[in-house]
Amino acid sequence: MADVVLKDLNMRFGDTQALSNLDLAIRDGEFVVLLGPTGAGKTTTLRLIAGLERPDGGRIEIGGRNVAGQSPAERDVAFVFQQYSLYPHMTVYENLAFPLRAPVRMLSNDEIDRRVREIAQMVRIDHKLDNRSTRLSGGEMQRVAIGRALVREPAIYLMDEPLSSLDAKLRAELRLELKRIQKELGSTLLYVTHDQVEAMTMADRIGIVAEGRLLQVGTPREIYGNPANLHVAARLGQPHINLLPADLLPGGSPPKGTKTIGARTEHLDIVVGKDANAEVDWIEHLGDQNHLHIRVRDHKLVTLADPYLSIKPGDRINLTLRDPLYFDASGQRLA
Ligand SMILES: Nc1ncnc2c1ncn2[C@@H]1O[C@H](COP(=O)(O)OP(=O)(O)OP(=O)(O)O)[C@@H](O)[C@H]1O
Repeated sequence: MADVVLKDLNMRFGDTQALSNLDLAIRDGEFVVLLGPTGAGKTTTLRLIAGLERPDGGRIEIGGRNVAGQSPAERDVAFVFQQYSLYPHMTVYENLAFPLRAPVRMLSNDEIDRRVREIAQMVRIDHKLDNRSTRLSGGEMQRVAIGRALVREPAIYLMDEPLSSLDAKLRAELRLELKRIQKELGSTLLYVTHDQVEAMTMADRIGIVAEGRLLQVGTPREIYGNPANLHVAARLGQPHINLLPADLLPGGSPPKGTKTIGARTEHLDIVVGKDANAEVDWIEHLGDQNHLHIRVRDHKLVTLADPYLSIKPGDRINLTLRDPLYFDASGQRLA
């Protein structure tokens, strides 16, 4: 495994500036997630590291070496794509063994067999080793695709939304497993997604990207609790953070220059019935939790509410702020 350093990367496709001055240092053994909307430049970043594209400017170092002149094979990376890309005519076993059979590796059949079985067990596909890879469910195919990357020990694993084609239950399962395996192997992993839950649960550090720029890098806790600007604040949190004018609600102490207040559920105190300044519009029942839609003058807010909170549409409530986030007119975070 190795550290990977991206310095001032730039990439343009025709009129589209896909990446602008991107700097990122991924430490050896670190799980970094790039989180951003579609078209943000996430896949382009992975393709540049893998050597599938050449940057217009900047430098990529893997394990301290500049890889500019190196082919994808020489760079020693393993790529997992969104769509399982298995060899359909091969069994699961052969798919897993394939990357180990390259002549340069000079591994004995016993070594290959040991490694294949070890990884198959890790990704929980060991009971299907003799199956044709086409005779598998979507989740199983994706396990094999991930296993086929993990069977090697490259400098870095690059994963492009590897779980996005799976159903929610399987995604949640594989998310946990992938994190466990990465820890076990001590792998360096750069993972791309637009799913905030994946980013929050798996990453050692998250990089928030938008329009080809890296806006902030930090631990999930830092990115969630200490966002640098409105854009980053809006990427995380369910329901979405409420962006309110500075004078809408009492509570908090907005610093000079505050234009917008960012209020998530934990920044809103609700008291039913007393000194009402807001009204419950409607309640979305999601089972384990409720989304409370609230109206304050002509502004609408959404917050999480305890399912046992005795409240109904039309009820008047008192809403106050508790240590919310403050942003200036340009969207930058204030203290
Ligand atoms: N080969 C290409 N030719 C032209 N434009 C491209 C090419 N590859 C990427 N782009 C453009 O570069 C920008 C960044 O694309 P990229 O695929 O890196 O985004 P992304 O963040 O991975 O998005 P998604 O989540 O949809 O995969 C987009 O505007 C995209 O249309």
